[in-house]
Amino acid sequence: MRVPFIKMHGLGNDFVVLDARSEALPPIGPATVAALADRRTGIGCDQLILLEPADTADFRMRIFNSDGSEVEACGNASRAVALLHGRAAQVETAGGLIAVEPTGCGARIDMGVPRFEWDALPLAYAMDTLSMPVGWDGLEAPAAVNVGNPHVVFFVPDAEGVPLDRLGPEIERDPLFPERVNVNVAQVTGPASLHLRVWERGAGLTRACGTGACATTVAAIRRGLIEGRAATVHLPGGPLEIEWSADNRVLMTGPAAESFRGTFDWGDFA
Ligand SMILES: N[C@H](CCC[C@H](N)C(=O)O)C(=O)O
Repeated sequence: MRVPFIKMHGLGNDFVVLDARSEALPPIGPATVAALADRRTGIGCDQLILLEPADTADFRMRIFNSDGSEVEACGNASRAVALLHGRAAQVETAGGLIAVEPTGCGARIDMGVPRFEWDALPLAYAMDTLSMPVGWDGLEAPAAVNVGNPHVVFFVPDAEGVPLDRLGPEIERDPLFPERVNVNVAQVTGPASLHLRVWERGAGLTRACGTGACATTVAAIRRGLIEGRAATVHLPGGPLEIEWSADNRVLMTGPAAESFRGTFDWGDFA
């Protein structure tokens, strides 16, 4: 069975998008996702995005990390899908309803209300999530924010100096995080600018993480590390504009692009 796909990215965080809104696809399992995502033998991507019809929104977006895990939110993919859809839409995700609006070269996304309660993150036990009494080999006292998906945020003097390829997987899989966690290392670089690197749950180091930029900006504002309620977050793949609005919603604006389209034989990967 030949299946069409669209390869897209947001600041280099890349996606294989399967659009099943008008024609259903066979069920997707973790093995199928991992095979498609494999950059050596598959099409290759950080996340696989599946669009489906929805009852209570314009459509549903399902998000699968390259390790096959299905997760609740993906900021960069939300912008890519907004561009693909071509007009404003309400999108149902496992992390809740988001609002997407294409702009000239990307999109503006309302990611919804951030959560800070330890059991909403979730954490394995009660803890202050503004400055957690934990540490891993020099990374200390992070903040934790759920923006549909779980993030832990470390503020450091030199983000590039952190061995995130070693500490990321260790923290991602720590028993403190029952659903694992996205690991953010951020450096304040100005009154409204942050430099961010992310070890993504289920995907590893990526060029950009939209939800990571959202979580990090909210954590920086909660900590009083930046002025006002908006920041430019500089990721390896480029900048995102994040605002935590006065009515408690996290808004993300940034680029997205289509790379190419193609088809693959479902039987090769199922
Ligand atoms: N790895 C994330 C999903 C993708 C998030 C990232 N690609 C983004 O743009 O938000 C998670 O497991 O929650």
